[in-house]
Amino acid sequence: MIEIHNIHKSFNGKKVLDGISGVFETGKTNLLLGASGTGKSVLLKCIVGLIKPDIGSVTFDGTYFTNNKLDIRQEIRRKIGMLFQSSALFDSMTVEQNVEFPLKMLTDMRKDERLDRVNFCLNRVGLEGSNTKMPSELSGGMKKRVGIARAIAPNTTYLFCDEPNSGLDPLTAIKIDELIKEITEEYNITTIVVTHDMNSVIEIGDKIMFLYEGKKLWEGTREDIMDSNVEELNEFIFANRLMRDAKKIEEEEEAQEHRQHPQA
Ligand SMILES: Nc1ncnc2c1ncn2[C@@H]1O[C@H](COP(=O)(O)OP(=O)(O)OP(=O)(O)O)[C@@H](O)[C@H]1O
Repeated sequence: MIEIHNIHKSFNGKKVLDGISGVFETGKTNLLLGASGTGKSVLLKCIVGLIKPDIGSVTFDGTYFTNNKLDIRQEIRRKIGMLFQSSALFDSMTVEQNVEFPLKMLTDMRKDERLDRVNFCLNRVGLEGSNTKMPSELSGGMKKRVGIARAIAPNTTYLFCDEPNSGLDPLTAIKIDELIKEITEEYNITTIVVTHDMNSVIEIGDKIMFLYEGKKLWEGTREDIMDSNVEELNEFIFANRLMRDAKKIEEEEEAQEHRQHPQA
């Protein structure tokens, strides 16, 4: 479980995060949702320690991270896997070398153990036998899969994904979302996904935190997001025509149910 408490961050006097607190649960896909420029990526960077918050703190499974001693922060960092928007694979390395990289950096595994682990992870993301391929030979969806394999290779406890399905076609995007959710549940990882994609909300949003102009305006599950009465969230959700149609159908069904069973 990751807890954040009262995170504030400004750049050159401009407030980007304005006192955000919350809990990201273990074994769940926690979404940071919001429009462009609302501070999602800055919050993610504050959580992983790439940006230092001006005020506020982050704890990982009860261990204080922000401002703690370097060795404790390093210990936590070793348990963090990151999946970047661009996949950020090393272009000059094969798929196998990319996935092996964090094992070389972060563990004292022998070569044969590392290769076993690489093959296990590639198998898990559906890329068995792709070891010798170069990133330039891969589709966007395959690159994300390699990125996921690399992120989970060192038995990751915490997984952070920054817009994992950006640049993918809708079907591949859903598959990548599903893979992230499956892996989160299977290995009991605490996963945080930054997104502004309503499809991701519906597919994988176990827990959603909605950010607006640097503040947390709403949090809840994908089951209750459609019934929120937060105006800014509703504007965000129903900017998407499909979501408006889905809401209309739901309301019509409820009205019909009420006509048939007025006492219910
Ligand atoms: N290092 C920085 N220096 C100055 N301003 C920054 C820095 N990083 C982010 N910002 C500003 O903080 C604000 C929030 O940026 P952030 O990248 O967190 O938005 P976001 O919600 O992730 O948006 P998007 O969905 O477009 O990625 C933006 O106005 C951005 O310009």
